[in-house]
Amino acid sequence: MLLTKCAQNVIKSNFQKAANLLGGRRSKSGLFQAESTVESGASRRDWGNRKAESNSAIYTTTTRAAAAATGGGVGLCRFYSTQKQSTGKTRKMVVKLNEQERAEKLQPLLDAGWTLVDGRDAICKQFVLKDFNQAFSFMTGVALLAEKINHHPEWFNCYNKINVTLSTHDVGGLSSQDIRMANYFETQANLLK
Ligand SMILES: C[C@H](O)[C@H](O)[C@H]1CNC2=NC(N)=NC(=O)C2=N1
Repeated sequence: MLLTKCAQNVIKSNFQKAANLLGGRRSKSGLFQAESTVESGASRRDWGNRKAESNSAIYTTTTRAAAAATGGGVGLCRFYSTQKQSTGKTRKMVVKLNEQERAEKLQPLLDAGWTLVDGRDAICKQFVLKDFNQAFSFMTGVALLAEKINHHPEWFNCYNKINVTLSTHDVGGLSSQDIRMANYFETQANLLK
């Protein structure tokens, strides 16, 4: 359907008004983007200084139609919603554990031998397995879970020992993901006893 130049201008100006209402700002690429409040998990090497950037967008049918009508995207409003990771996975939004969750969910792990890391909101534990073979297969099992839930341990393996540290870099501290992973470590280790 060919839109007359006049119709295109009407859509474009209405779209511009809508984008302004949304508090959008024109990015250098000419695309409108709402202020991003999602902090993305930057690449592993600079997790310490995450940048407030988002790399995902949901285009509503309205904006898509408007974009099509105005020649493919100029002025297209980008709505930031979930965090699309560089891996293409959309990571479930996690938040740091609150005090009640720490009492209810973290304490049992501390009772099971996990300890708080000095200077970090993180927990750690050393697992001692029978030999390297058992240690590595143990790590392989955990690695599969890590990929499945998109949450990865910091670990060091030396022969039959595995030193594990858990924290959620995207939020700078402990989250439910760490609780889930620590409980998995415990379950798997108990199976070997
Ligand atoms: C890009 C990737 O999906 C994210 O960085 C994920 C990967 N695994 C992760 N693992 C941990 N421990 N913390 C994170 O914040 C995290 N974020």
